[in-house]
Amino acid sequence: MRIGVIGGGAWGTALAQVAARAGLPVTLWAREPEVVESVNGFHENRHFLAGVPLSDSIRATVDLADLAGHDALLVVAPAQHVRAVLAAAPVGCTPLVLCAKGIEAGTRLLVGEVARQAAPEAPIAVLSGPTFAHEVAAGKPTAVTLACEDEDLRARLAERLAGPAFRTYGSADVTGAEIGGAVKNVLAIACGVVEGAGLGLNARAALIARGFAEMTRFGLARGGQAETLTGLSGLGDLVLTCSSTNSRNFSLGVGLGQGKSAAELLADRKTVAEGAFTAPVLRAAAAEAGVDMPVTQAVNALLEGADVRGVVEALLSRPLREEQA
Ligand SMILES: NC(=O)c1ccc[n+]([C@@H]2O[C@H](COP(=O)([O-])OP(=O)(O)OC[C@H]3O[C@@H](n4cnc5c(N)ncnc54)[C@H](O)[C@@H]3O)[C@@H](O)[C@H]2O)c1
Ligand SMILES: O=P(O)(O)OC[C@H](O)CO
Repeated sequence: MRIGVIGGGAWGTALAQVAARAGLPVTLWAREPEVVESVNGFHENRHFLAGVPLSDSIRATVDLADLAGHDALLVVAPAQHVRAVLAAAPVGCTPLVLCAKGIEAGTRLLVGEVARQAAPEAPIAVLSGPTFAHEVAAGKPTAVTLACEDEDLRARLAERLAGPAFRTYGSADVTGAEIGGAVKNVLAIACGVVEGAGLGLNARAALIARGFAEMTRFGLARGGQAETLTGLSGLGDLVLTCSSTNSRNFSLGVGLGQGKSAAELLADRKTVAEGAFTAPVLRAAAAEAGVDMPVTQAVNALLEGADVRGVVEALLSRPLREEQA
């Protein structure tokens, strides 16, 4: 099985290394010529994943046409760019494994739904879970959800991408897997705010639990399954991303909690904090679906410049409610 990877950021590079470790030849498409030079010349992505030696069976390219004839394509461009790269890539009926976490602005579509529009003949799978790229690339133990409706393809991909330290758990619930990954990025910003504003560990635990309730309400409304949301791609990834400044989303929240503006924090950023793009789309999608998402609303208010103290007071002073309502 020849694997193509679309996107030479930290995660695309780490996944290229996963595939190479599994013994598969890999072509890695990056839009930056300097990334291609670094991977081909030094077997390292010095721009997005510095310090991690890469397999010499990974060949990088700036030309999307070089992805023709592969057996599967891992799609690891940021969510807002997936449509454009798929439109330009030679996809045809090659299976796509979607690895970006987000919701497209404007259309409010999950990445899998975008891919179905952009590449209607391609079978779709989703790879998601608690996966800091540096840890995966370094070979530290990691487990992911590999979701695909086609049982045979799911089993084939799960088996070929797995390795001694990279466990793939199959699921037929593509929507549930995607919603966990998209929503947790917004909730991680909220947890970062708690850290940055010094609101304490009780507050962070409460936010994870109530945030998970939000994720579940939205996920069920969009057709995801509860078991997926409590799994690696939902609760698992939420806990990881809400716990560490290794997360770009959590770090963005820390800055907001310290009183910095989103514009200041996002200016000239080379790496992606998907939650900042997902938050407004998620708020709109939740309103459309009639789902109450107060933490998501609070994150949006903070991204739009609201004062941290006022937003926290507003969250805490909402009418009391039943926990399971
Ligand atoms: N880094 C992680 O640990 C990790 C883990 C799991 C999932 N993800 C997800 O993977 C996706 C990619 O994140 P990453 O961490 O690899 O990126 P990154 O932050 O390391 O790098 C940014 C990426 O965005 C790309 N990019 C910027 N503008 C673009 C454009 N106009 N068109 C196409 N690509 C463009 C860059 O080429 C680069 O590949 C995101 O959805 C992210 O949530 C990341
Ligand atoms: O750095 P973040 O916040 O984009 O999180 C990376 C991964 O999604 C964690 O699973």
